[in-house]
Amino acid sequence: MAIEILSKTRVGCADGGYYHRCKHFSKSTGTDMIFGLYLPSCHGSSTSTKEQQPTPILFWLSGLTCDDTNFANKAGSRAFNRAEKENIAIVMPDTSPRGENVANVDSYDLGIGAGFYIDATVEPYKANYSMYSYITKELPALLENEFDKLGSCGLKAITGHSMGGHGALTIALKNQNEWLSVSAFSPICNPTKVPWGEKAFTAYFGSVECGKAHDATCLLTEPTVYDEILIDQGTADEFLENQLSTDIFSKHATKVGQNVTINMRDGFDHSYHFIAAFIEDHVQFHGSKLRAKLEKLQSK
Ligand SMILES: N[C@@H](CCC(=O)N[C@@H](CS)C(=O)NCC(=O)O)C(=O)O
Repeated sequence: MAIEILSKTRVGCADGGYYHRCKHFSKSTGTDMIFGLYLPSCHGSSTSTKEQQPTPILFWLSGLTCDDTNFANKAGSRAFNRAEKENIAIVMPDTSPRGENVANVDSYDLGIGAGFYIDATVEPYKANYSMYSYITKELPALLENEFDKLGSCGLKAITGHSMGGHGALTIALKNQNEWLSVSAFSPICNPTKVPWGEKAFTAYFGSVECGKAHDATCLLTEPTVYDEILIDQGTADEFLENQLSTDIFSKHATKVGQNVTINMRDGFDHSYHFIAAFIEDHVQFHGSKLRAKLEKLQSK
């Protein structure tokens, strides 16, 4: 097996699924990577008459300063309980490569913990910072191969928080044949126009201009395959005004004819308390679409 299971524990309820932490060598980043994985109890259980169908999967992309554990520890029980009801898995990748030889700076918004879900093109980041390839190609293939076709047949959805919300939106917009649905919590909607994105794109690409290829507002030029993009945003978010550009994205979506639901949640900030409060809605949002697609596949 290309994956080492570091830990595996039952979570949620007596007959629920299992939360794993998995380690593997990544060709994309040139480093070991660790990801979290919730597998619902239905995963791998065979149906007697038909060929085993893949379990659908929701990708969760975390934000700045996070690793593979923040989501599981701070929003996990609610997310996993809902995923169990929806019969879907959740994968929680790390936010960057890590290790002694990985380029880094003493800053929470660049380098380790701040991979921005792009493939860096300039030194010193180019060697390892390939989170875009990792999330879009390597990790889905690994999950399919190592976990009974997990997420195959287009049974993949994507969501995330802040930098991870930016990752979810941009990855879904750039790969519309690969993902069934997309949502985000407090996403960085227009990174080329705000300090977090300007700093990251200058370091990783050598210019903010190059970052337009990874900017959700720039990428949204026409209605997409997604009938609805779901966004939740706290009104008391300390980063709302200077970093997130929710209103710009919303107006832009209306202009190009893309349906976006933006729930402004009164009093919530940028923390995982906010995510925990609404994660079940997002898991259900994706779960209903993933299950509908699975039913369609099964009826063929
Ligand atoms: N005040 C934060 C700024 C970064 C931040 O708010 N990170 C968000 C994502 S952009 C987060 O989820 N942090 C980890 C956590 O709350 O567990 C810090 O310096 O740690």
